[in-house]
This record gives sequence, C-alpha cells and structure tokens, in this order.
Amino acid sequence: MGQPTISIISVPFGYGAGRPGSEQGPDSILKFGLVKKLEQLGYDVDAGRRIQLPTSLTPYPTTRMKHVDQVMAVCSQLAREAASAASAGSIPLMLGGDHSIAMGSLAGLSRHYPNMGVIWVDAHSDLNTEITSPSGNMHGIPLAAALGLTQLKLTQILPGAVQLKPENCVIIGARDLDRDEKTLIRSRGITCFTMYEIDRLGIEHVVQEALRIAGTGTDGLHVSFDIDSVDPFEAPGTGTPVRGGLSYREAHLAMELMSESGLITSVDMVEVNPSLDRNNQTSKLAVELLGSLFGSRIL
Ligand SMILES: NC(=[NH2+])NCCC[C@H](N)C(=O)O
Ligand SMILES: [Mn+2]
Ligand SMILES: [Mn+2]
Repeated sequence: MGQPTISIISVPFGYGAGRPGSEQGPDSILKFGLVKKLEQLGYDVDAGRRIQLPTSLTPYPTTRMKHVDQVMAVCSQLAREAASAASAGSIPLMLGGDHSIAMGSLAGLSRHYPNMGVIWVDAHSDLNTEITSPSGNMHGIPLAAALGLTQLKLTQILPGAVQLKPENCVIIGARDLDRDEKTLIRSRGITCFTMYEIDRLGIEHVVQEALRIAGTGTDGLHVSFDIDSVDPFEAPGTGTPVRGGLSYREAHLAMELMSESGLITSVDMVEVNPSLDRNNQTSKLAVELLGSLFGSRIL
C-alpha cells in the first residue's frame, strides 16, 4: 500500500505574533530538508502551495486585537487550500507562521472533517478572546475561535466551516496560562495535560490519553504543534518562549506515538522564528519532529 500525499502549505505570516520573524518559518523549515525527509519516508510531497498576504484587504470590525484584517485574509486563503488538499485525499501540512494561522487550517479542515479532533501541543492554550486577551496578539486566540468562543467565527473565514467540540480537543504541554484561559478550560471541560501532568504521568501516558480522547468518535485528527511547547533550551527560536517545556525526547516520543496511531489527518507546525534562533537549531528541530510524526524511527 502506498503512502498518501503530503501537501505542504507554506504560510509566511507573522502579524499575529507580538514580534516579527515567524513569517520566515516556512522557508527556513523547507531549507533544512523537510521535503527530502518526507520523500525518504516514502511520501509523495506537494510543496508548491504558498499563502501570500493580499494587497487589498476587507476591513473587519475593529477590536483591541492587532492586525485582524491581515489574519482574516491569510486564514481565508489558507482555509481554501487546506480544504482542497484534504478533499483531494492528501495530508495537509501547514508551515507557519504564527499560531493565528491555525484558524485558517481549522476552518478549512472542518469542512472536510466536520467532527474533527484536535491535539494542541503548546506552552500556551491560545484560549483568549477579544475581551480577555492581555496582549491583543491574534496568536493567543485561535483555539478559542475554533471552539466558537470568540466574536470572530470560523464561518467568517470560510463558509461551511464547523466549530470544534470541546470534548474532542486536548492540549498538551501547557505551562503559561492566563487567568481567563484557566477558567475556560475548567468550565468547558477541555482536556489539558499541563507540564505537571506530563511530569507525573509521563509523556507516553499523556499522548495515549490524548489520542483516545481526540481520536475516538471523530472523523479526522489534527495536530497543531506550536514549537514553543518544546523547552527553550532545545527550541530557542520562537517568539514567546517559556521555561520548563518538553524535553527533546519527550517531543519526539509524542510525535512517534501520534504517528503509530495512524490517526493523524493534518498538521500545523507553527511559531518557528528564525530571527530569534541559535544556529538554526529550532528550524532543524521542526524538520526532525515532523519526520517522527510521519514515520521516521530510530531503528
Ligand atoms: N501561539 C502563541 N505563542 N501564543 C502565545 C499567547 C500568549 C498570551 N497568552 C497571549 O494571549 O497573548
Ligand atoms: Mn500557540
Ligand atoms: Mn505557544
């Protein structure tokens, strides 16, 4: 049986973050050999899709949030690409860019997988709203938006998009949550394996649980991987680093286990910021981790 096609969608967009540089993420990840790595694993790779910020933008109602029009324009285009790649039967792999682009991924994918599960690997929960965001940065709201908790709706990004159900959504690696995010996690019953649970239960148990929760009774399983989930010692090239993150092996094992499940239907790799990196360590790590997620093994 042949491997499916992986459709890489580059999203060189960083206005959702508080500091520039993540727009260089896709080119850097590609430069460090992602396509070759995936081809060696036996996939057909289509790496030609690239989302650009259009020159004319539809103005959206202004809120405290920064660059909403730009985020919406990019996410709308991305949503169309992701939906078309998924309906063509391939695995969409979105290279960010900051994490606001996940709203585009999820809007598009949800049209193809209306009962989708999501595993959100991140130091943060990205569950702020236009009201609660302490920063006004759009990369702090995408999970809340996908759950229908923000004023901005996925259907404004792509007609026909379907919002996520909280019971199909699991966060792994959290260690920097804002007060209102904590309240939301509890009140909506979102499963959140913080670093505390990872320390106590081990990453294997946590990932197996996540796969069970987000992968049971769902019709697709999306992994949204924010590189800041990994400890800044291993992944310094990111805009909002937080100490106490996943170790190098924990991150790889999480990817290996998700790969072995055979459940993953789409992936975001976001928040790689080459301008903050040390010797391209973070871009190279992103390539390696995607290798593990798509079947690379030690032996
Ligand atoms: N995708 C990210 N790196 N998000 C960081 C969010 C930080 C903070 N919670 C905020 O809303 O501003
Ligand atoms: Mn994030
Ligand atoms: Mn983050």
